[in-house]
Amino acid sequence: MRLSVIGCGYLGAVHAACMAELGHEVVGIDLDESKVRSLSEGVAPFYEPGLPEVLRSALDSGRLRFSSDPADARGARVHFIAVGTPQKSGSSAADMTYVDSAINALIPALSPGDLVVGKSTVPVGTAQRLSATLRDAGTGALLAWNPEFLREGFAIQDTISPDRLVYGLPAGIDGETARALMDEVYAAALAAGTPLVPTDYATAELVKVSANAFLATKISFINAMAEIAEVTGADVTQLADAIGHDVRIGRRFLNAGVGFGGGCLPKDIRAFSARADELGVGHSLGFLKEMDAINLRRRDRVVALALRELGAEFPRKKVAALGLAFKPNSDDVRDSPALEIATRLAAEGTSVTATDPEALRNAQRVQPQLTYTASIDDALRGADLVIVATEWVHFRELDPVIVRELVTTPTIIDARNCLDADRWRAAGWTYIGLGRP
Ligand SMILES: NC(=O)C1=CN([C@@H]2O[C@H](COP(=O)(O)OP(=O)(O)OC[C@H]3O[C@@H](n4cnc5c(N)ncnc54)[C@H](O)[C@@H]3O)[C@@H](O)[C@H]2O)C=CC1
Ligand SMILES: O=C(O)[C@H]1O[C@H](OP(=O)(O)OP(=O)(O)OC[C@H]2O[C@@H](n3ccc(=O)[nH]c3=O)[C@H](O)[C@@H]2O)[C@H](O)[C@@H](O)[C@@H]1O
Repeated sequence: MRLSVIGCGYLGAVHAACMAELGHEVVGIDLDESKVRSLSEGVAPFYEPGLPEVLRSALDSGRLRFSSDPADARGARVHFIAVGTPQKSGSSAADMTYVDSAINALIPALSPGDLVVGKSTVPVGTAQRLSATLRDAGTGALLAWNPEFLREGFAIQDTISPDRLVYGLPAGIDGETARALMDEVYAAALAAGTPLVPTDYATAELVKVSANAFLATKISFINAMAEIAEVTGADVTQLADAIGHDVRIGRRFLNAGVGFGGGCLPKDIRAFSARADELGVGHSLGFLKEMDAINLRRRDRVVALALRELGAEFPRKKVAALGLAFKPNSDDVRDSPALEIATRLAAEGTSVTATDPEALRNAQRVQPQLTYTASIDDALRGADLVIVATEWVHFRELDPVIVRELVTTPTIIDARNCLDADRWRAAGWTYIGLGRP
């Protein structure tokens, strides 16, 4: 089937490449010409394990191409919308200008019988509004909403073999037509037994934001327990293991630390709350504001711990910041706790040297004033304090005995509780975890 994918960022580039790999003929469209150039040359414009290989293979097959001209969507039968929906500046709501302009630019390229499929994460009510836009423009095209649940770092696997597929469909016969096209797009996943939830627009939109709200709540819950552990001498990692043995609770997403960041969880819970306020049911999501606050307090906590450990001399002290990405296996620094902590400590006047296996370029772009190095050893050399804020395997596997030789003061804040505390202490380190004695 011929497909277009509008917006080729972390979501769209992966979706376009994977759909072509599955046998569809795909054109990926992005306004950013440098991204289009890079993708067309088979160079992934961001770090995502497995993407370069899938991109190369799909380009070589002749089934995948990229363009910066929305008119090139013409001829495709299904058009995926994968543009960004960031937080609006000065508000907690989602900025819908990219989605709206993508739809407006796509309209002239549509033919009757085409299907436009929204994948971007949007406020509930968006699909209804956009379907009216397509109708009023006389396109004869239908609209479906097909939220995306991929995780950065596992994006290829999550796209080819998703946990579930959700179709938000129009009512009646249009819904059946849209569903048949969607089934054709996702034939491989459906044949492999992927659970399918066909539903209405509003439910599909809400499934997406409620899934992210639930994940954010799980992380903030355990971080709230970390706050309690810090004043009682308890160990939040043991607590998480113990409650996680209950299969109704589950251990995943109960890793206490510096909390969630990235281009999705933080902005999605804020946009969800803002939308509930608009709908007059803000009270139903009041708890999400608390989840957000708990999350941000963890960043304050790490900055405060660092300043406490550095003492009054902190402006003359050197900090090694290990990690800049919002999580390992990604180069994404959007709302990254690790980058925020490094930036705040540098702004306090300490001398921070930051490193990350993949996120240096992105971090340099948004915080050019920080000192960066690609070498972990260079970051560590002469440090008075080491902070691990992204749990890359490169940092988890550091040998505390060897690292001790490099630093001036063997003190480490493990802001992701990802190190073996006993091993670091045995090597003579002052080890500080979050929510741990
Ligand atoms: N990053 C992720 O892991 C996931 C993201 N999402 C959602 O997917 C959407 C996209 O997210 P990301 O890919 O992370 O954002 P991104 O910022 O990496 O990519 C968005 C892309 O859209 C392009 N763009 C903007 N306006 C355009 C237009 N009118 N026409 C063509 N291209 C246009 C931009 O140049 C950019 O390359 C968001 O709504 C996000 O919440 C959903 C699930 C996973
Ligand atoms: O809507 C989205 O864009 C995506 O958002 C998240 O995916 P992602 O942002 O890639 O990353 P996660 O693995 O969910 O991690 C999010 C943040 O939570 C943090 N986290 C995660 C788990 C945990 O136990 N503790 C914790 O602090 C991570 O370090 C990271 O900063 C969801 O997991 C995806 O299902 C969803 O599609």
